[in-house]
Parts: sequence; C-alpha cells; structure tokens
Amino acid sequence: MKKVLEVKQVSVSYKEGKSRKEVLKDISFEVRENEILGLVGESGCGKSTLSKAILGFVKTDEGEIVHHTERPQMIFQDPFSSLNPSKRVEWILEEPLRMQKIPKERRKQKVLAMGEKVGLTTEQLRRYPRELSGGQRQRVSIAAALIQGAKFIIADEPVSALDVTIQKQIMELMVHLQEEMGLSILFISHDLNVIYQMCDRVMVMKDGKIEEQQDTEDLFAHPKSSYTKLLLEGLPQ
Ligand SMILES: Nc1ncnc2c1ncn2[C@@H]1O[C@H](COP(=O)(O)OP(=O)(O)OP(=O)(O)O)[C@@H](O)[C@H]1O
Repeated sequence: MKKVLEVKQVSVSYKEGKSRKEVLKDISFEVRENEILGLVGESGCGKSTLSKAILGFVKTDEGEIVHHTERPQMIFQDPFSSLNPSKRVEWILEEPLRMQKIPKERRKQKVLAMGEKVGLTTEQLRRYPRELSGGQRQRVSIAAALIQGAKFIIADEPVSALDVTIQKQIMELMVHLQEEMGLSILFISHDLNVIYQMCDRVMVMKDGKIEEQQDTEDLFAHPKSSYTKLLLEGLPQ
C-alpha cells in the first residue's frame, strides 16, 4: 500500500512561561494513498497542532515527518477565515492558477469545471464569499484545495459549523470526490458519528497521544482502549 505521509515518533511542545508544555507525544502513523483517515479526539488534545506540524507551521522537538506527495492542502471549519472577502469566488479559485502562469482561457475552464465538480453554479462563482451560505462556502474551500491537483488534503473539522442536513451534503461531496479523484484525506473531527460515516480508518487521540488506530468498522465494533470505549458509550446506538 503506497503512502502519502509518514509521521514517525513526533513530539511537539509549546513554550509556557519558562518551561515547555508537551502537546504531541511520540505520535506515529501513516496516511495511505486513496483513503480517508479519521483523527478524533476531544478539544485541546492536539489535533490542530498535529496538522500544523504536518504543514511545517510548528517545529517538532523529536521525530520525523516524511511527505511522499506535495504538501497537503487544508480545508478548515470556518472557510471565512481562509477566503479573501474582497474577491469574487471565481477570482479566488483562479488565483493559484494565475501564479502558475496558466493562460486565461484555460484558467476560466478549470474554474468552471472545478465549480461544477463541487456543485457551484456559474452564478455562485461570480459572488463574494459573504454572499454564499456556509455550505456553499465550504464547497468553495474544497474547490480551492483541489484546483491545483492536490492528492492529499487535511480537513480540520470541515463540517462542524454546518447544520445537519448541510453537513450530510458536504460529507457526501467529500467522499464522492475522494473516490473519483483518488484523494487521501486526513479528516479531523471531534464527532464520532461524522468519523464513522466518512473514514476508512480512525485514530483516536487523547492528551497528545494516539490511543489506538484501527479500520473504522473494527474500531467501532471492538474498541481496544478504555478511552475509545468511553467515547463510544457517549454515542446513541
Ligand atoms: N500557539 C500555542 N501556544 C501555546 N499553547 C498552544 C498553542 N496552540 C495550542 N496550544 C495548546 O496546545 C494544546 C492542543 O491544542 P490544539 O489546538 O492542537 O488542540 P485541538 O485538539 O485541535 O483542539 P480543538 O478541537 O479545540 O481545536 C491545547 O492545550 C492548547 O491550549
């Protein structure tokens, strides 16, 4: 099985006064080609720090992070913060292509095609981010992540800010695109229901450590760690 990412015995700490607080402790896992790997854990357990470490935004104290593809593209919970408010959606999507000096006609075609893939109409592509609904904005950030041909995406709580029905649509879109485009997704969520519906494999994180990782069905049917059991007990049947 080919891998897109290997994280080997990684530890990360933040400065806290004169000492340092260890936030990630000896983390090891891999993301394989063509899979959705879930990362679940309570608020503050270190999920966002892990994605920052993968992107190289925080320094690791120990361990090694090996990329086998280009750096992943991110999708965030709140696309507002990542979308330029003063530009129309089509401009935002075109921007990385402009940087690559792709000719105008080709850029327009790519934006239209990507818009269609994520379910945005030509009319919606002409709007500003603030003129779209939360779900439509999340479609824009998915398109922005994919338009340069990324094969590996980190999605950090991408559906947590959405209502349940919209949540479902965005989840279905992501699974569909993952299958169609052969993507690898590291899917971060605190919501076990969402993880169950989306992911091929799951890692459970607690206090900066990976408690366990298993195929989704196995983890939900036969959790190994007492912490995972506790999390699952909190779920309606
Ligand atoms: N820049 C920073 N400096 C110091 N401490 C930080 C910094 N960023 C995060 N932390 C601390 O590191 C721990 C892990 O935070 P992190 O944001 O990675 O958790 P998380 O699991 O993503 O939480 P959430 O789901 O609430 O976003 C927390 O205790 C947090 O307070």
